Amino acid sequence: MNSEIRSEKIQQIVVTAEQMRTIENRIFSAGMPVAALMEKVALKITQRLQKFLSENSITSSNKIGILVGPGHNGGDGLVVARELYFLGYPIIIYSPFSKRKELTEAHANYAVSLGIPVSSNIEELQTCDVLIDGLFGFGLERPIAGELANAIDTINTGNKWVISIDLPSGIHTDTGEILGTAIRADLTLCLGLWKQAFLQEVGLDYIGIAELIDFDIPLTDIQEILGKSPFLNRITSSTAIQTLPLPRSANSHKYKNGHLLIIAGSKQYTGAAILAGLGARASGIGMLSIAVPNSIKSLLSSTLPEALIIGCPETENGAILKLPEDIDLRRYQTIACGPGLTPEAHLIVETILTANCPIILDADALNILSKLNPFFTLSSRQSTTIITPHLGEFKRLFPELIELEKNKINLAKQAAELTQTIIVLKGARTCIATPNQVWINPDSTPALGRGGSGDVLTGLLGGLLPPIILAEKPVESIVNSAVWWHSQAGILAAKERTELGVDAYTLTQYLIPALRQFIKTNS
Ligand SMILES: NC(=O)C1=CN([C@@H]2O[C@H](COP(=O)(O)OP(=O)(O)OC[C@H]3O[C@@H](n4cnc5c(N)ncnc54)[C@H](O)[C@@H]3O)[C@@H](O)[C@H]2O)[C@@H](O)CC1
Ligand SMILES: [K+]
Repeated sequence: MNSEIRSEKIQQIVVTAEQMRTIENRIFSAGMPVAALMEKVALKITQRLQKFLSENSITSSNKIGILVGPGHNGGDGLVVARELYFLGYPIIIYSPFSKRKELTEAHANYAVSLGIPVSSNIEELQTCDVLIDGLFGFGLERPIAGELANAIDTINTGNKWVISIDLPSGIHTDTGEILGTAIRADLTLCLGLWKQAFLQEVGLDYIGIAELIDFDIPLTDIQEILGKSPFLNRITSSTAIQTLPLPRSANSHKYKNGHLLIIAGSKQYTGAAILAGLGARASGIGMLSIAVPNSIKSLLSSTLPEALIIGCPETENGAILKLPEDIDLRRYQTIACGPGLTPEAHLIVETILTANCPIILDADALNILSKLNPFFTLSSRQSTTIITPHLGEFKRLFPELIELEKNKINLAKQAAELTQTIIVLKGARTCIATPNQVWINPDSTPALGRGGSGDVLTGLLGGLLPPIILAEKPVESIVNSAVWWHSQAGILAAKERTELGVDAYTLTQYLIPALRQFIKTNS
């Protein structure tokens, strides 16, 4: 198989510790010697480390400390120690364990025979500039305690580069939770297949930059364990781009690209309607209508001249009271409703819930929905419903679920199953759950944690849906694309303007430049 195609497939896969162990055992039973695999993996880790060291101007005058645990994560650490030693780096090994697995023990003995110092006192690593963490990988089975926990806390307060092998030691492989304490890495080299911890939010501050080291696990072995259509998947750039309505057909026209109705804004939150409109603008939507309270109609018209602005009767406080009598909802392939509505706009949300076309509910529409028996209301809808809550909104919608389940991935999946909707549970690792599958967006930036950022996503997603619906394609994958695109815009904006410089308006201006990075054009 072409290595690009393999890499693409591998990047989508996510495993638990148990699945990883089962896959690993299949390889060993098929004849691959354990020691040979460890050697191969550790050599790949060493190659990546050499690049890291040279990028950070670390030379053979800098000392490298290797933290070695009792299992095969420690074994990987020892092979890396040996290779870096032969490359000329001064090495010291920290390993406060009296018992080690056989293969790890053999590598430890060889390191000692080479004259590499081994210590069980963390203070002796004070003179190191870089630490390689091979304490525990997916075999961590209980909280780290005692002297070892103190040593990890000492490492975390030091000012050294820390690179973790497979997982930062102390992180639960599946939930990402911190068991006792954990290494705070600058870079984590995940081995073979992405572990679930990398897609959870709890451990993100410990993982640092995450990279996958592929060591050629046969795809057939993976498929045998995970099945053809795994439950949990990572969104990748190429899967996200494939679904975008690009390239456009040469005889494209505005009605082929669909008509989106956004219902948003109030006198109090005018900007929400503008931001959703600008998000939709970047999607390439054929026709855009935006329903807002009458009093802000002219402002919207001047900001978004291409959109049809529908002025609605409003409440005393300037929230939308209802849609104009003459509006025909059958004209739209999608309705996106919610940003900036305020809770007073409940009548309009009730109306939209009865619409026959796909709808997206966000922000205030979700808060209004939370008072309308969400399980019953959502599961009774005939057409597609997409809801885009952050965790706070999710809690208001489904308090019963939150009491039973902490894991965000399972929460989203259960809500999707019970309501038969597409749930976009937003956060640092946004989860898109349908009743059958969960997709996670693995790359994002804390720069997006600002008011208005979600309004942009609602507009963007709203604009991407109509052409997909007109083409009668499944909508789930375009939801992944919208989430991916939105975060890529945030990443690019943060790169150019720092993480503090990505207000929601700026974000809208980065949507097209972000996409351009990935799209091959003829010009
Ligand atoms: N998946 C694969 O195919 C490969 C895995 N390799 C490495 O092997 C690792 C898994 O190896 P292991 O299964 O030996 O597991 P680990 O090396 O993660 O650790 C298991 C060892 O740690 C001990 N332990 C667990 N929790 C502890 C705690 N809180 N305090 C003290 N001791 C504790 C266990 O008793 C056991 O001895 C992977 O993370 C990876 O680094 C690679 O060598 C090669 C390929
Ligand atoms: K580790």
